[in-house]
Amino acid sequence: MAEIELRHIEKHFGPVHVIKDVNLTVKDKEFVVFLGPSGCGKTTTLRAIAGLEEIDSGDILLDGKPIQGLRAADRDIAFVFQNYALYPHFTVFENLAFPLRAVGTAKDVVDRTVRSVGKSLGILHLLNARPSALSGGDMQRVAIGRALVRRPKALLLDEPIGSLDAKLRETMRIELKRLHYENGSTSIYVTHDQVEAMSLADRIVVMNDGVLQQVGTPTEVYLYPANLFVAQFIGSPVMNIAATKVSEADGNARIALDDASFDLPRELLGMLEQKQAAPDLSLGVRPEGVIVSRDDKPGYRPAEAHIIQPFGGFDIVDLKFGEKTLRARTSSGYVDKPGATVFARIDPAQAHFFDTRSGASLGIRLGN
Ligand SMILES: Nc1ncnc2c1ncn2[C@@H]1O[C@H](COP(=O)(O)OP(=O)(O)OP(=O)(O)O)[C@@H](O)[C@H]1O
Repeated sequence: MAEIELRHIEKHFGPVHVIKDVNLTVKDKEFVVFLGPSGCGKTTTLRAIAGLEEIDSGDILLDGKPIQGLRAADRDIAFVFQNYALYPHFTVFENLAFPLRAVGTAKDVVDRTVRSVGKSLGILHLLNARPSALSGGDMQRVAIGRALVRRPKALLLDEPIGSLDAKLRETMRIELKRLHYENGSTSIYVTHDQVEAMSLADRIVVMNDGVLQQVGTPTEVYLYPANLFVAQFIGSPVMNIAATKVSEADGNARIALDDASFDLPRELLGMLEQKQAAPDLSLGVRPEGVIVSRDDKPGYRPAEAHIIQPFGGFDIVDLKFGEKTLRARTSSGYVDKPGATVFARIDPAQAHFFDTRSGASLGIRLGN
């Protein structure tokens, strides 16, 4: 059992307010990813949990007991750094054995545990090598192994694969997922890479400027972003966002984006009224929510195709509705060349509405 709870955590570095009233419960065996731009406070929060950084106020609890008074070494929490932090003069075996030997573990138990962890990480053949002879991926495997040998209550990982090349990052991501599946230790993982976050996390904690913006499963944060920041931080290419005015026209809710307009179901009007929506509204729609047709159909608006980015399995096409550009996702080659006239509509089920001033989602969900 290892549940981590953060209650009203605050932290300043001099005048800089780095963590602002952070509250979070990471459940036993859960894999939680802190995701956010550089400097948003992810690492500081992680280091505070490990005991590597003091907090100004608040409580950090492990299985219900406050631990902020304990030294890092006494918290039973392991930390994996981006730069591996291996002992260069030790072999891989000695690096893996170090945390066990430090607490006087019997030699046969050390041997058995190191071999078992080495096997699960695929580094048994490297046990006699020194870190300088290893690839980046293998060094990080050793660093993760060293964190796991003492079976800590929780595992904290700070951008552990951030310095590896893209292909190796993908391999390591899958290995980390498998390791967590097999070991099930409560894990918190810091990254600014949304693909890593989406693929690894049971829940993602999106942070910005020291504030938790949203906590949810990868699907929840993608489909139901809580605010404009999350909407634009998650998803690639980014969600289209445009200031909009909504009015009633021809029995529909008509949304105007500069000189373009689209019709959505009438029920939107009632929903906006019920939410007492502010006049400054923003529409958000991901590229896959902009439905493109080569033929003119009822409810579709003419557009001129502009930039086309082929991604192999699909294309991302910039569509110009007068001055307004919306990015759409189409099947590969569907729009044959820039300058072509096509027709498009917005899928109501994929339309998001935000209060432009506060950035908060209005939580409106329309049917198809
Ligand atoms: N020891 C320190 N002294 C002063 N300021 C610090 C210290 N450590 C971090 N900061 C500042 O605190 C803020 C948050 O840093 P933190 O490293 O937690 O962010 P992060 O989200 O992990 O970013 P990154 O991905 O770049 O590491 C930044 O403005 C950073 O410059």
